[in-house]
Amino acid sequence: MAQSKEERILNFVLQNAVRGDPQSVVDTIDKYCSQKEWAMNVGPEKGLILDKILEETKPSVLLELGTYCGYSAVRIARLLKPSARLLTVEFNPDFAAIARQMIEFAGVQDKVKILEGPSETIIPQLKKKHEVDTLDFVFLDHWKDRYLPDTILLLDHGLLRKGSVILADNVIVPGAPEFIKYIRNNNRFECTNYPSHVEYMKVKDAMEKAVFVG
Ligand SMILES: O=c1[nH]cnc2c(O)c(F)c(-c3ccc(F)cc3)cc12
Ligand SMILES: [Mg+2]
Repeated sequence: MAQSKEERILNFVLQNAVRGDPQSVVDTIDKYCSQKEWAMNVGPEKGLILDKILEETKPSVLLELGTYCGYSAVRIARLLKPSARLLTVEFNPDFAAIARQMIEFAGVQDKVKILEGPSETIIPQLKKKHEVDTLDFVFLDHWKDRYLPDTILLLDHGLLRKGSVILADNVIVPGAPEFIKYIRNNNRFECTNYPSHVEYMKVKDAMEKAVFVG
């Protein structure tokens, strides 16, 4: 069976990165995806914005929607304090299998738990099944049409507290106009836009930070 692009990315990491070194895993994925095959990782430019917001927020309980190959899960986990935990949701079982291996190779498996399935099913289970009280940080990087309904699910299930940070990738390309319209007009959120570019491209993109004011 022909290898998938995601398998090629994983194999390149297994052969070229340093086991147990998350930074080398991040750098090796970026090298492959900038030089050989484009892939929808948040990438180095938007990744630095993610890093900065994480270092400002210092979150303990995090949720990521859209694991893909595990690039941002490794990038996030490398900055977390030892007791912090990242739950990352991936709908595609093939991507989840790749990400599991990527996360283990990077040595961050103790901080990261992959939840396989649709976000709309998993979010309502977070409190009772995954022992979440509230979320300190949410990274939206899955499907643009789910950004708004999943944000509303987070609110409806009492998963946000005063100061919870939602960071959304791709608010220009592919774009999440309904999410942006809602979140910027909702006085329970304080929004900041971070202009950037689509990963590994010169095309303009941006991330949006929305802080829940309670
Ligand atoms: O579907 C996506 N989920 C999560 N993140 C994405 C992303 O960062 C992209 F750049 C893109 C993207 C795909 C094709 C393009 F031409 C431009 C951006 C898609 C996604
Ligand atoms: Mg993205």
